[in-house]
Amino acid sequence: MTIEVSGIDFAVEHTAILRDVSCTAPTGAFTGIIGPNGSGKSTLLSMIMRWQQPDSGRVLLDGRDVRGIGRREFARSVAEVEQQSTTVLELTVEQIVELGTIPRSSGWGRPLGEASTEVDDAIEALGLASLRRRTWHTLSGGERQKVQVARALAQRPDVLVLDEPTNHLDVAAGLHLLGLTRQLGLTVVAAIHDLNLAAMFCDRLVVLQEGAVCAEGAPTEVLTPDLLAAVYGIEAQVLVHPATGGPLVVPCATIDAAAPPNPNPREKADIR
Ligand SMILES: Nc1ncnc2c1ncn2[C@@H]1O[C@H](COP(=O)(O)OP(=O)(O)OP(=O)(O)O)[C@@H](O)[C@H]1O
Repeated sequence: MTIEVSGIDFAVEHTAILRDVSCTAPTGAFTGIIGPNGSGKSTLLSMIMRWQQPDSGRVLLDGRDVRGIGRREFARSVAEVEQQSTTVLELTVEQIVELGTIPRSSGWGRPLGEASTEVDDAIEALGLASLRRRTWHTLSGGERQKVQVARALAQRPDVLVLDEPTNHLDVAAGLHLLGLTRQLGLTVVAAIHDLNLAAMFCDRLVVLQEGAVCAEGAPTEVLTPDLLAAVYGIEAQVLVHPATGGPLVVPCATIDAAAPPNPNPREKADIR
């Protein structure tokens, strides 16, 4: 399924949050949304998920305006992992993952706790078997993040919308999670802060700056020293990643004159 964002404007109390945002997440591709803090990434994802309505413009799912799609049908197609997911109920890992199966179950569905391959597969994929009976409040930040991803996968969606999916995850867990989601072949839209993870896993990047799209394309096209200077205000080297052949961003210093100087300028000179 393809997501097309077309000319979205959104303001809060006369402050523009998104400005004429248009971009596409093609079917089966991993599209990363990058940009500095406050540039509008989460707000854009919330428009795709219909949590907020744009003042103008549309989000299309395979050509259909998402506002015209019923809740259940939408939930069968699109799953989301929010930046700071939480649960008010004291559920176990297994029960939370099982919540993901509700949109696809008929009638009232199975009683919670009954065997389900979607749940087993998702728990297995995220390496959560040993935590299956643990309750939410006992989990670490990274474990909670994995549980929310497992819940989204148990939904068996065509589209996965992820807001900072590697938040709280250690380096191995982050690589595993993005590798796993990529391998599933879903349409993925993910807001990602780590530019090197974005470069490794995304087919395309959409760059937001102050609520507007300032670049869109393959990581090699988008992640240039000039763009990093203009958007993030950093001086960076962009090398060739030895394993992937894609871009490898090495931040060297902030350009802001008021910022503290580079703590180790010799190291910068050693970068080739
Ligand atoms: N309801 C709101 N009222 C006022 N301002 C808002 C509201 N929602 C978002 N904003 C502002 O809109 C801007 C974009 O927020 P958003 O959360 O989309 O940014 P982001 O790119 O996801 O940031 P981060 O990388 O820090 O998570 C921010 O300046 C934020 O303060």
